[in-house]
Amino acid sequence: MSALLDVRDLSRHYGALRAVDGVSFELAAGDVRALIGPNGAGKSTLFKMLMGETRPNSGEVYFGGARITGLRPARIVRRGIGRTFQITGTWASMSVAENVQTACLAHDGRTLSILPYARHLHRERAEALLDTVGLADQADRPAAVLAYGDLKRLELAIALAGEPRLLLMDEPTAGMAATERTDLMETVTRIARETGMTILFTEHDMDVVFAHAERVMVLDRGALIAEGTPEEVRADARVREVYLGVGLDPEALADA
Ligand SMILES: Nc1ncnc2c1ncn2[C@@H]1O[C@H](COP(=O)(O)OP(=O)(O)OP(=O)(O)O)[C@@H](O)[C@H]1O
Repeated sequence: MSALLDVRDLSRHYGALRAVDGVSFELAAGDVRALIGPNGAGKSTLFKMLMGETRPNSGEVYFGGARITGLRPARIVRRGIGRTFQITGTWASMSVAENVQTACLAHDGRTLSILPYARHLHRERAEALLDTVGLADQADRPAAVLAYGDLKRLELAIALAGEPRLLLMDEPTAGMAATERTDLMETVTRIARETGMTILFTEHDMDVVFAHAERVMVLDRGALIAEGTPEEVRADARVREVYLGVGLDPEALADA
């Protein structure tokens, strides 16, 4: 089967700094892949290039067999790549359901300004998405009052409204309690399993990575230094060196 995402020799340099340096990998439909690496390894820069927010100096990105290198972000989103952010981008003054309805309208290419006249539009779709992420009972509450973990779920529902085939998640569990992390990642992996959506996520919590990723890629100083199952990556001498060197919990790599 051909790859859904095919990244070929992608590089982005800032002066002498090689933020991303000749990175190549493929993702197939339904893959759940983690991208890890110490601070400054190049994870965000790689995501930004995949979304069209940063232009690569060299290399190519193919999605669904078509070259998307250099396309603007909005066009890449329309091709089927979605993204969630470390900071939630919800509308505090709207209800939880309205936030998702707005995302559905945007996916339809309609303007947000019609929302006050169209509170019923996409209500059913929004409710289905909220059910998928476990927020059905919060639909009519203002987004402003949601607990942090629920905000991250709302953000996931908003991303799903765009019907992405590939969802890039930038530290999806940052700031969450341990049990909330597991719950959210179980929701994400269930959605991937049920819909065939592909997930690429960055994560600093090694417990989350080893419990929920099928495969893991490790970036260090812009270069991919390892790619494999959680067991393979955990046993990789270079990965251990990189992580032991920056003070991340070595226990997580040793025992997880
Ligand atoms: N616009 C920019 N101009 C100059 N340098 C940049 C720019 N964006 C990123 N960098 C540098 O590129 C390197 C990679 O940064 P990047 O944010 O991609 O790392 P990261 O792995 O996402 O880090 P973190 O885990 O801390 O988010 C860093 O050294 C960073 O300072």
